[in-house]
Amino acid sequence: MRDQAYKLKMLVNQKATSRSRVLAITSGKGGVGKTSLAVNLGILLAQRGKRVVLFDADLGLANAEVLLGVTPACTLYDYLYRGKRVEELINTGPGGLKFISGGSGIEELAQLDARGRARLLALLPYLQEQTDFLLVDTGAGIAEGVLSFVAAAEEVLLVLTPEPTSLTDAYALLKVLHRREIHPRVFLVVNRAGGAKEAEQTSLRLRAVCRHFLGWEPGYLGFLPEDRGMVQAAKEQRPLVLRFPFSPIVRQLEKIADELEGRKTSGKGVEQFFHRLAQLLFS
Ligand SMILES: Nc1ncnc2c1ncn2[C@@H]1O[C@H](COP(=O)(O)OP(=O)(O)OP(=O)(O)O)[C@@H](O)[C@H]1O
Repeated sequence: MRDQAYKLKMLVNQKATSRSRVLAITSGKGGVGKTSLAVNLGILLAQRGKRVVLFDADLGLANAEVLLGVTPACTLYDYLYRGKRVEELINTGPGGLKFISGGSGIEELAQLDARGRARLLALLPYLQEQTDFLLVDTGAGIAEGVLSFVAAAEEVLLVLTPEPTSLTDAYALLKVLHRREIHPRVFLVVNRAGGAKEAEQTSLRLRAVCRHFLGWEPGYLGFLPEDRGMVQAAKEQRPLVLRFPFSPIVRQLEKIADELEGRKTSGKGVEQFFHRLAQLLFS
């Protein structure tokens, strides 16, 4: 373990000039649009010339590849255990979005042997050099497998809908993070909103509860309206931003991308992510 920590530190120091960011995209409740946001935001950022890698770390169904309409040639499991190279692990999807399919490799992460750990850490230099944004699509809820990714990321987009159950589950996630003294920068994205007003009210409600009970509150990043195009695009397995590029929902995605690009970060997102993930998983 000490050896690995040392190696990691060396890798981090070698690449101290990189400007990578890691955004975990998560939710308290399943099915609220986390993957739809991750895929479409990823493609938008890629269209703006950013080097984006989407890491599908959802233990459940591999939804990102379904939405992208791509069958990955290689998954994290193949990389960790079947000797595949990093270049093979990074699949290329539509719109210039690169992605890593976690597959069953995600389940293995907590039990990695020394070789597996070394393989995981060997991803760091590649991602540091080749990535402006690493988007991590986590599972939903407060299971350990989800929390590790959320806790390791510098920035977190918490997706919720105006439904009361989504709000309470989002609060449950924030409460767990707060209790464990895990403090990434959390921003709310309200999906499937009737409009800007409903989205703002939803976010205000959750933020007020957090302020009252936790003495801390997340920020608000933006909203996506309810849009049938999202369902249509999913059916056709073509990402919404490519299928309906001029729709109102894409305008809102653009605003979210603008907001994100305008925010200052440490620029060490990928290093920190690997460092914290290794601590959480291996210590
Ligand atoms: N703004 C929207 N308008 C209409 N439908 C939407 C919208 N956002 C997502 N959906 C639909 O909701 C469903 C769930 O979306 P998605 O798979 O992105 O959710 P998720 O939170 O990633 O789910 P999981 O918890 O299973 O990973 C999909 O059918 C998607 O097309």
